[in-house]
Amino acid sequence: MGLGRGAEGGAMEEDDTEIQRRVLEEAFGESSDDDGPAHSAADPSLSRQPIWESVDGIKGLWLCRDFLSIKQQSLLLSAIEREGWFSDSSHNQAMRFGDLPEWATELTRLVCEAVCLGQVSFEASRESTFEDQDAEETCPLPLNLLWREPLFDQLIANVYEPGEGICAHVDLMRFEDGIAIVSLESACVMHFTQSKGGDGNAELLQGEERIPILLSPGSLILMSGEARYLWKHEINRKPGYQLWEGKEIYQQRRTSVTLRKLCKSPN
Ligand SMILES: O=C(O)CCC(=O)C(=O)O
Ligand SMILES: [Fe+2]
Repeated sequence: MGLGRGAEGGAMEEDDTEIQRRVLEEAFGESSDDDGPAHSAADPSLSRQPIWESVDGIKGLWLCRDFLSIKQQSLLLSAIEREGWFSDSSHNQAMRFGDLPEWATELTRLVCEAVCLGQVSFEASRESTFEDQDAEETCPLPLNLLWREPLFDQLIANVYEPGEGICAHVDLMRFEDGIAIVSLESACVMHFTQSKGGDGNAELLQGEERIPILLSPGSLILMSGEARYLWKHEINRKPGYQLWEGKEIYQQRRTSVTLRKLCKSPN
């Protein structure tokens, strides 16, 4: 189930800059220098207000199902493909630190806007009223994280072939709080289990809660606080494991982009 995910891709090709810019304009409807609204007239489906769902039982875990339109998803995939990270099929992971590719900076801006402009939807089962809930329960990302500069400075792109996944883990402590994962192509179920010391052991302890989240293409999840530090997340795509509402999910290739912020070094 665990993949050898650690390959470092090469630097972005210089002559791709123009293509990248065009792809970005098409993907997101405006140049990345523009401070205008992310949800552009170039794609009317984007004028919808993003809806954020909190995940019952996991504080700090938020899901935005329709974060990217179909068009944005395919153009984001094109931008990733143009990086050439996965042209060799033996590579299934690429990481970038510091200055991110333009498309990732644009994606970061869209995350920020989705948090600012999105509407929070509470499950009917929740009993507390909006007034009863503290900021952690009403904002998909705490404001101190949302306004940090940069919001993210590290990305991992992962490609999963059918049957491949990632073992239960808490992301490394070298990364700050506030992690975003964008899903593309095939849907998958990500399971969250409470971390008992964050040792990466995927065995289910007796009585341990195991909460499934469906990551559909174009969705975004944000993890902060308890979701980031006290819960492990995993994807098991072996046959028989990708069950959602009692049905096995048809698996194709899945690509994900994880955005994080490195902790400042102690020096
Ligand atoms: O691919 C995903 O959705 C999750 C990736 C992940 O958890 C990680 O790289 O730490
Ligand atoms: Fe992770």
